[in-house]
Amino acid sequence: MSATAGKTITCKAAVCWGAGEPLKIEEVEVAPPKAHEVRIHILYTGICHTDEYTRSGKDPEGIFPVILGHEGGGIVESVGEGVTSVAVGDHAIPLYTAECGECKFCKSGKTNLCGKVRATQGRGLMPDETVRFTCKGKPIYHFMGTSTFSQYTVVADVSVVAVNPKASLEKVCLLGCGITTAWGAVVKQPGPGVAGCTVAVFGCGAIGLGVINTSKLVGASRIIAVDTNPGKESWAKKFGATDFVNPSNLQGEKIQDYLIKITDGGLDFTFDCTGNVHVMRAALEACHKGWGVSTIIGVAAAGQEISTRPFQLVTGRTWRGTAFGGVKGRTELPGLVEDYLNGKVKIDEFVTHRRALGELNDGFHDMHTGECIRCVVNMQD
Ligand SMILES: NC(=O)C1=CN([C@@H]2O[C@H](COP(=O)(O)OP(=O)(O)OC[C@H]3O[C@@H](n4cnc5c(N)ncnc54)[C@H](OP(=O)(O)O)[C@@H]3O)[C@@H](O)[C@H]2O)C=CC1
Ligand SMILES: N[C@@H](CCC(=O)N[C@@H](CSC=O)C(=O)NCC(=O)O)C(=O)O
Ligand SMILES: [Zn+2]
Ligand SMILES: [Zn+2]
Repeated sequence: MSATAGKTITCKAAVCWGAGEPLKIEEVEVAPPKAHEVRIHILYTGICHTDEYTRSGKDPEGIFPVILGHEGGGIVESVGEGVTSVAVGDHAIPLYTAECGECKFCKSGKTNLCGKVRATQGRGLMPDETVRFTCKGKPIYHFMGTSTFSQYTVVADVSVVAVNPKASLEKVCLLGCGITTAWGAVVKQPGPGVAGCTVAVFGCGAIGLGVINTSKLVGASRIIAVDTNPGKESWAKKFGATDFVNPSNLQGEKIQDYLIKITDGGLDFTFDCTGNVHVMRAALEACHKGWGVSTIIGVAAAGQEISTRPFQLVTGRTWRGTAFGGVKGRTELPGLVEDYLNGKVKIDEFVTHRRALGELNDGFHDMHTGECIRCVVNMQD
């Protein structure tokens, strides 16, 4: 048992006090875990565009003040009553997509979306409808059930998985969201899968590059990367793209028309990794008539809607989406960590920036420069 078990811990965290405001490094109090909860000492966290989406105020579920962050890695400090799946000292990754194994969703075998804690998670609360964070006497909301921008966080036991301690938490924290999402979006594609097929990936950030890389890994025959940022061409090629297209250079021709032209009728699989609803439409319409499948990964802001001519679907294209790549975190993340240790899954190559906790706002700025694939924050600095 750790010396801090059962006690409130005072530590540093980045608090977002209101929509659109920068994060403020504050001293926060983190209450001990209650039954079926786990307190984790967070050592590293990535910054994902979804953190920025919520910080900016575009997320309809955004609730403030809040401690953001959902791509973390740390060590279990203490556990509440009834916790059996992780133990003090385990290296752990918090999961924004819980896996209880017992709910209708988990038992369906059809989805990774678990129903056990989603409702309270979406309201910034722990499953008992209270919070574990306070700052300056005020309650602070949790985010995505993880809040990894705090040196200590409390999560539900269904929202955490222990992983091999041989893997550096500085790297495998990124399996908490981006890399896993991209991997799953390709590997868990229903039907015969992506092997031997043609693929177009719209948006070459961490998610798009992960999709490109996994498509190469599973043997896609042609992988066309599409991005408006010319700087992304070398990145896309490094991760396995066979072609790069910048839609801004098409002199008015629609990207979907261009792709259909150069692929003899369209792609077998396309992926939106931008969160832009117009790009989502282009990605769907770039699919081959009769069988093309387009997957939405990007998160679009509140009020945004997708549209296309229904004829696009009538004529055999499929529009689908995926959260956390369809991956069941508690069951599958330990295997992905092993794949990383065995060199089958790339992680190191995604890390372009490193920041200290006190520089978290700079990390958000890095993301906007278009040069940052992933920034990893050392929570101890
Ligand atoms: N479904 C899920 O479970 C998850 C979803 N996400 C979402 O996935 C999306 C991508 O994340 P991430 O890779 O980190 O984001 P990035 O912003 O790093 O990558 C997006 C890329 O798309 C480019 N882009 C912007 N507009 C266009 C356009 N019109 N056509 C082609 N490319 C364009 C951007 O260029 P530039 O840099 O110049 O803007 C950038 O290179 C986000 O919306 C994020 O919230 C993330 C994790 C999990
Ligand atoms: N709160 C947003 C929804 C944001 C969203 O779609 N989140 C993804 C993960 S994005 C990770 O970086 C997700 O898992 N969605 C499934 C879910 O249950 O939230 C909104 O309301 O628009
Ligand atoms: Zn994310
Ligand atoms: Zn469940």
